Amino acid sequence: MAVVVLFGSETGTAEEVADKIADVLSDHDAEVRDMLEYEVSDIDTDDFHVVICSTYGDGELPTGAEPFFDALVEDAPDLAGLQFAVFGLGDRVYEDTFNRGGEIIAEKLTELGGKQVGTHARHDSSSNIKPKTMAEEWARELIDLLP
Ligand SMILES: Cc1cc2nc3c(=O)[nH]c(=O)nc-3n(C[C@H](O)[C@H](O)[C@H](O)COP(=O)(O)O)c2cc1C
Repeated sequence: MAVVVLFGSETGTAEEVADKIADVLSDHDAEVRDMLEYEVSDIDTDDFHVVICSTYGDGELPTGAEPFFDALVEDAPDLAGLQFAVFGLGDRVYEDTFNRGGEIIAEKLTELGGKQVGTHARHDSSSNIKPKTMAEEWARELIDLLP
């Protein structure tokens, strides 16, 4: 089993988080991939997917996640057997839509048959916790849950 660390971003924070998580999971053959260059057909349900996704607009996906998400909707692949974890990014300033981006992806992967594992992380840009610091701690906890 390999680990795919898949990020969807608007301004690059999710990519930094993905790199940090891949560092922590380096003993697990972790590979960072950008959703902009990841096809639905690239999904191997034997691989563990760590999904990092920010939130934009009014609780929407960032530009970098949209084509992949649209392809998931269009192709509706059977993702039975897929295990994934989600680290979302957002800002509490947006009270009603806080961290919706990661949630939207998690809901879709679950609907298609995937199983979410571990705590759903929700980073808050308004907090004084740095995204990479939170990601490092979260990924360390995730190690124990990897198959
Ligand atoms: C124009 C704009 C709209 C945003 N909308 C939301 C939102 O609706 N909900 C939320 O939780 N965060 C929202 N955010 C916060 C971002 O998701 C957050 O800053 C995140 O860390 C950015 O990650 P990225 O650089 O990977 O895109 C918004 C930020 C901007 C600049």
